[in-house]
Amino acid sequence: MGLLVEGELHEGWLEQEQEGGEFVRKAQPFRNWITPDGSPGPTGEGGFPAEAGRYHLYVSYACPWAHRVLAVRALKGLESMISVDVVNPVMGSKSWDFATDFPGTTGDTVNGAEYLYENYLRADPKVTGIVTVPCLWDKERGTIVNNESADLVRMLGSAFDGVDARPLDLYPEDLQEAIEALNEFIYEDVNNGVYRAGFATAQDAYEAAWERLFEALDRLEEHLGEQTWLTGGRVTEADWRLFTTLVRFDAVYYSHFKCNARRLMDYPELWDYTRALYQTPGIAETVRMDHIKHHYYRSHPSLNPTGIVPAGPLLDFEAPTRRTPPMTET
Ligand SMILES: N[C@@H](CCC(=O)N[C@@H](CS)C(=O)NCC(=O)O)C(=O)O
Repeated sequence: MGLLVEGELHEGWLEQEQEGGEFVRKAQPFRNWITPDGSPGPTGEGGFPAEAGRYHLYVSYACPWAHRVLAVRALKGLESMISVDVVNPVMGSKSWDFATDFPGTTGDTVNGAEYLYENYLRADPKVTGIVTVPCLWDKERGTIVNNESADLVRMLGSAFDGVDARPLDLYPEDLQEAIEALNEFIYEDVNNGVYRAGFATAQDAYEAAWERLFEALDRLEEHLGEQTWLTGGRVTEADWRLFTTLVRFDAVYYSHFKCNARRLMDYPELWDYTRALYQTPGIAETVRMDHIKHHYYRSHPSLNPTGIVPAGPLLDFEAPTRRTPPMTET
């Protein structure tokens, strides 16, 4: 775990920064946007026009935030336009590294870095922030465009539409208000909720996070009993943002993060919904359970000192669903 403070690497930030036992996620330092013509986006500066082959994504298959971006890249058919490097899933004190001794890792094919933090320093030698994936690199300007997954999901959802991206709108105008409300609730209570439970270092902080998480999952179960997708009849970015937490739930969050009131499999709607999203063309390839399990169970020695990676649970994401997986309608 690496925190950069004015360009200096501080190792093990997670162990050091637990105020009141509550895990608090920090804002990201790079917030520029790729836009069709390079004009500035909602945050940051301009100068990043949509061009095939120019941008490069650093991800971990383990990370739910990076996973959302990989999912949108696949859904929008951007694989040949935006290249990807995959870090080693096991994170040490200097945060992510590019060792290639784990199947599916790539090394850093653009900058030849050993550690991801080196690229943060290439982008800004005086940067302050946690070294995180996902992280979008501009090969032309040699800098990081953005390292906030919520921005990247939104950006890749439309920036490349004039450069042959698949015409699929994940943020339709008439649903934007509903999507924003869902995103906020799901981020606070579910996406970040599992981390708040898992990284709590005080009993009351853990129990509060646990309660809030399962209240949210119960509410989503009820909601999905009434409609197919979160906003009704069509899949939006809100569904993909929820998916990456749900797909990790039984393998990791239930046990490693002690989110154990119910398994995902105990929620008939949420389990069906997760399988249907998994079965969307291009998505199964973005789900690497080996990276997911090895990352969580081996990167947090304070939670799992032996580093033993559980063999189970046995999860069948390919089992038939009541919902028709998106993009498979004939
Ligand atoms: N808000 C960021 C969060 C990204 C994030 O926390 N990624 C984790 C991996 S799941 C990370 O890289 N952590 C580095 C660390 O803990 O030191 C986003 O959504 O992009």
